[in-house]
Amino acid sequence: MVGSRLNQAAANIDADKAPLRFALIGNPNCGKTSLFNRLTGARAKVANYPGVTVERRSGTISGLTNKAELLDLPGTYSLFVTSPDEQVARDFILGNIHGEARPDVLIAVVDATNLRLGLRLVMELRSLNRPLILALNQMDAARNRGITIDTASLSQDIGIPVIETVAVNSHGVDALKHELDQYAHHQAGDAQVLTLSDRQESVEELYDKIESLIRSHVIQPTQMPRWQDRLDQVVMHPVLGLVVLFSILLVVFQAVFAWATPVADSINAGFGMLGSLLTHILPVGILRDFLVNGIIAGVGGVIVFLPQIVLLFLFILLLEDSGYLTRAAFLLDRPMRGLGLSGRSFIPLLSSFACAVPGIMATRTISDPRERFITIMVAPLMTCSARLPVYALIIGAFIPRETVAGVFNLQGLTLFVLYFAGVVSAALVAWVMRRRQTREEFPLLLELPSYRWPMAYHVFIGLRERVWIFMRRVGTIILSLSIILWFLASYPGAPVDATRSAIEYSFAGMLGNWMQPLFAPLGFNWQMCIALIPTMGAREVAVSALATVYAVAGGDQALGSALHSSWGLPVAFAYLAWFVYAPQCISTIAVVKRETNSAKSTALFTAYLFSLAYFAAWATYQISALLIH
Ligand SMILES: Nc1nc2c(ncn2[C@@H]2O[C@H](COP(=O)(O)OP(=O)(O)OP(=O)(O)O)[C@@H](O)[C@H]2O)c(=O)[nH]1
Ligand SMILES: [Mg+2]
Repeated sequence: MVGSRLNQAAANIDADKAPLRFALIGNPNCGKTSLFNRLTGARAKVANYPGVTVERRSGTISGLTNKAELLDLPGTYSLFVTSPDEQVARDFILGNIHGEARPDVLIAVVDATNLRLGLRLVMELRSLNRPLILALNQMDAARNRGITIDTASLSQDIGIPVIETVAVNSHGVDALKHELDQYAHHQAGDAQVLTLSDRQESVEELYDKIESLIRSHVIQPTQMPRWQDRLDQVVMHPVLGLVVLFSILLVVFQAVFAWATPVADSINAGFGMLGSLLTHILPVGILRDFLVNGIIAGVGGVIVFLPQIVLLFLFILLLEDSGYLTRAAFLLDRPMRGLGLSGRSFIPLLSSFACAVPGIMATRTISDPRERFITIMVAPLMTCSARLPVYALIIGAFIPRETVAGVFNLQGLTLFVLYFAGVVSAALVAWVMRRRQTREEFPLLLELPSYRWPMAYHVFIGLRERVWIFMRRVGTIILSLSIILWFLASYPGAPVDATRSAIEYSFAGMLGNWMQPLFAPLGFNWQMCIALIPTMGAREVAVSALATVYAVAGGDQALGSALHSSWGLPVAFAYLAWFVYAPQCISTIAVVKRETNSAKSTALFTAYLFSLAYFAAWATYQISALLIH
């Protein structure tokens, strides 16, 4: 009570002051962002692998007597940094960032199941002589593992407040807020300039100190739970582990096709009904044409693939939240080193399966510049979710719904092959680009999270985010590109004495016919060429563009059967091959430019991927035309 009245008084006095700034700092994956979300009510991305937050993020802490700002920083192991994102965290703490005030109070977040690494950073932070609070997070997991920590004596020993928290269920968050409130009026006073040379202890002294802290205040169980150890022996075994990984992925792709089809079919039927309804009630003319051939064919054609995207991400989120994905990163660390990459590239490459843009941004966690460059170059070869609608459309139209070897559905298998082709190509490209001379290797500093049941809440938040991203793309870029394309495909109209279909006289038709000779060796017709252009804005638009082009051309049949009757299998394969490689995405090219800061690298990136796409599509077309008659 007294405290809160004091704070009230402080609030009145400090009303015109800038808000107090708190910053969360801690090892990767210790739960900083979860805590940030709890304290501010935000919904930033949380994931069970390190390196999720690569840029700072700020918010207002709710429920304090004074307005206070909170910064969420990228994870860091030490103030003596090695990678660019660790640099960001350090610069923020030291106030080295231009135009950004130094945080007033540091909240060191430590994963209680990983005290050693966490305390190392805490001790470094402590030697800065700044207001510091320790949030001992993941206390639930620590308790489950039989770790007991005497927080009161630990706090006394290191001389800073220690608060136990469980960021996933708010436990201890109120206590933490209460502690933060105490700082609201102790802020001013220390204007000393901080430098890292303030650190007095040697590294050995530091480690000794940490060991003694752990000996005095922590009771550790002798080992990890038995079943987790056993599971890890299989899952991280160099051979068995790969078998497990491949089997999981195979099941995922099977399910994406098998389970999504019923929902996708009903969405499709819904749009079909809407289309024929409009065709019946509206008079023949431009409005009807625009709604049916422009909007419904274009946007509806893409939305149909939402169930597949949801399913794919559902699986990824489940794997991620269970703690499996971090193990996959470890498993792939060794094979990836042979390619000039490492387990560090795994996370950025994995995010590229959603979208290459955040994937390429996540390469900031890679400290070796050469490895980072290679990772950026190959990231778009991971099949992003924008390609899924294109693949699904063409597979649905050309690959029969058959079961092979009793269990595998052929469509799911084809999808798996396409994803696999991207990964294998990335491995080859990385292998070609890898540095010749061997250098000191940067150790992979991932912490293995313990296995746990995925939490419905996390999975729900993650899925909602993916659905929202997809629907926003549909409502903005895909809708606008569909409208533009419809216009280009409808005007100018055919002359009275037209001998060919109307669309061939339109702007789009002219463009398609003009491009076609360039793509003739790949088997592409002029309709496919038209679709390639708006696809630079978003790959899904290939679907709506084809839908619009074929709808405008007067087809009444479903898009799949229209493609089936006019393409032929070799052409379909060639088109798929093109999409495995082509950097058909301006946002990706822009982010490569931003992250490499080099026009030359960006040009190299674009040119090599387009060449690869052209060659792959050409070879696929020629070979399959020979094999299939
Ligand atoms: N059991 C348990 N899990 C937690 C707790 N806090 C966070 N987690 C989980 O730990 C994982 C990492 O959480 P994040 O908040 O993304 O961690 P971070 O420190 O921001 O990670 P980076 O941004 O990658 O450095 C997520 O799977 C969280 O759900 C906790 O108190 N208990
Ligand atoms: Mg984070």
